[in-house]
Amino acid sequence: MNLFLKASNVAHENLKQPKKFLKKLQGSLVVDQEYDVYDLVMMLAINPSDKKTFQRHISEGDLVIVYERHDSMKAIKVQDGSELQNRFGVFKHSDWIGKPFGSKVFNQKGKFVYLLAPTPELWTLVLSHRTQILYIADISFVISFLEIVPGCVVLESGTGSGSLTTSLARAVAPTGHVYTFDFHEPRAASAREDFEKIGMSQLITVNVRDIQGEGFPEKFEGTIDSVFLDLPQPWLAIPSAGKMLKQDGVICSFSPCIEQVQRSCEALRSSNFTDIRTFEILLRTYEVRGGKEGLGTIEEGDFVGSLPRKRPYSNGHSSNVVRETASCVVARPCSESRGHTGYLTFARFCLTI
Ligand SMILES: C[S@@+](CC[C@H](N)C(=O)[O-])C[C@H]1O[C@@H](n2cnc3c(N)ncnc32)[C@H](O)[C@@H]1O
Repeated sequence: MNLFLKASNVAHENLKQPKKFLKKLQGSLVVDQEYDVYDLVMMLAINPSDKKTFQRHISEGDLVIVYERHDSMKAIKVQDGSELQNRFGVFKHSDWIGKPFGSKVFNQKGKFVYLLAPTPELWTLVLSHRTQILYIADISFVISFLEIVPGCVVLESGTGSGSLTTSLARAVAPTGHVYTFDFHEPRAASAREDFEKIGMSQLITVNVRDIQGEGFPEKFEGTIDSVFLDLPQPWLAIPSAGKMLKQDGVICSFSPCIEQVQRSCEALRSSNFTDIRTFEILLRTYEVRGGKEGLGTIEEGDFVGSLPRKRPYSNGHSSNVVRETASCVVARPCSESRGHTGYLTFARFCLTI
């Protein structure tokens, strides 16, 4: 475990240059452990369960994220003979095969798209919404505060559209597992298909079960590192979640309303949970623009900066029109920024011995 944690600290850029990384590993603390170098690199791959993804070259049958811009992308299965038709024209899949993930590919009209590997972060943006889903601000906080590391065993309910599940799975990979439960059979089946499609099915088991009514299966008692609940009445599932957790295990419950949070906190207190804390994660994104063209009217709330040697505007008033200032940069909070999604309540399972 330590081995992986150390390695993951240097992970991402190394993925782009695996040969250089392997050299770096030799002679470092990391290699003289029980894993061989191939295992290590597999662990660091974006999707460690999928050797194809690690190869980083697109093959027939691969799922790619076709990226036009941050708010326009879709998942496509590559099939020789198929075409993608979008607002830029026609792109032949056959031109993509053999190219590394991350390639910018052009069509006959000279228009381009990017072909990206399906990471959990991108998958969340392209998956089909069968339910409300968790987004990346909540997801990243959940993974961090549930203290999930490779090898953890995690219970989740409900599965919903599986938006959180893929991030949980990547966090526990390569030796951990996510058991996810939803009482809606077709939804569970669609989630299973999705996890298969993105090559994560070895890390995730989808079960059909009424968790509020029946609780989690007894076979997991005392063996679970973390539990995540996104249920309409989570307080009904909390006593069972407590039984499943190892001592010092952590639970998180996501609820859109504060009344649900209050009831969950009461249930947590009476089920041997401590360190109960609730968070609301608000994400603010910015549109950053600059360049030779005029930038329009500066609005209240904008941050205006200048690049070296040139002043972006002359007299400091907040409604100047900025033109002919190659050096000016404006950062404006995006109007479509997501506001309230829900409350995240965390607690730790601690027994008096
Ligand atoms: C909001 S969705 C979960 C979304 C998920 N967190 C995601 O990011 O995609 C809630 C899910 O809980 C399921 N659910 C509701 N009551 C349940 C119960 N008693 N047992 C199991 N699943 C339940 C619903 O079918 C639904 O799919």
